[in-house]
Amino acid sequence: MTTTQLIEQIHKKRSFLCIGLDVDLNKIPKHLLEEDDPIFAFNKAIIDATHQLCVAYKPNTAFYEAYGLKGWEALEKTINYLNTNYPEIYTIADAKRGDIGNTSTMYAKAFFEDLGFDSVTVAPYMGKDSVEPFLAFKEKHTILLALTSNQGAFDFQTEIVEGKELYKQVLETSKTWTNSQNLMYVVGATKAEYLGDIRKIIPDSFLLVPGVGAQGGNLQDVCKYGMNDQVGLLINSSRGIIYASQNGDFAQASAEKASELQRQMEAILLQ
Ligand SMILES: O=C(O)c1cc(=O)[nH]c(=O)n1[C@@H]1O[C@H](COP(=O)(O)O)[C@@H](O)[C@H]1O
Repeated sequence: MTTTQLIEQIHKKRSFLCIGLDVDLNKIPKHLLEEDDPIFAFNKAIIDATHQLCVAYKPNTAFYEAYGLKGWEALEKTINYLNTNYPEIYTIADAKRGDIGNTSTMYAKAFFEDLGFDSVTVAPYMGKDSVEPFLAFKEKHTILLALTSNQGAFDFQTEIVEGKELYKQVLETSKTWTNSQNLMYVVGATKAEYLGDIRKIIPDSFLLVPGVGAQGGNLQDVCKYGMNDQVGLLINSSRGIIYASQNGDFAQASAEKASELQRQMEAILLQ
């Protein structure tokens, strides 16, 4: 999906919500464990109940890799289900990859070509030749970790390197890479006060913003400092939506949580 198509969907649905499909078998309703593929059964129910309220889904691959082959199959079924039934949905493989060039090309093939995701999250630590292989894919986005939501973001990302915070170096340098128009960036919702500075460096880029809900980030603050003329935000919530209930009504309960966020987003868009 192109950025223009994503923006169209945001305006159509009056939502820039991304729902994180971080499926933990210890947290899903017990009756689903009797299904052949409990992870996919859970995802399918959540997607069917929430797809009109969000523009994107983000399965974090760790939650699938942890269950071995069965987990990877559930990931494959989930992305196929989305691409077949809801092609208007933007999809993010949250895999946080990045390696030497030829290896990055294989990661990119895995997520863009084999699985068919629109985007993948990538760590910038190995630099230009580890990220450009992802950027070479047309109509696919590479979502680079810039300033993350966790406490450890202060270990390296905010350290001053040659007179500037490292995350600012990442933003500025990555803009010079080949096909940088295919970049988006991760900025944690818990770091909303940094968004003003970030927007000075990358005014037009889309930001994936995780950390509302379970991690305590504030939607209003993120929008105040991070929104641009094209909206420019995908705000993710995972646990806060998908684990709204552990009973038979779990899908409806997740839709109610998603709807709460969508209504707040709609109000902001209409301001
Ligand atoms: O890349 C991410 O999506 C990500 C970056 C970041 O800085 N912080 C962060 O929480 N995430 C991911 O976003 C999701 C947040 O989940 P919840 O805290 O349950 O909403 C998880 O899949 C995290 O791995």
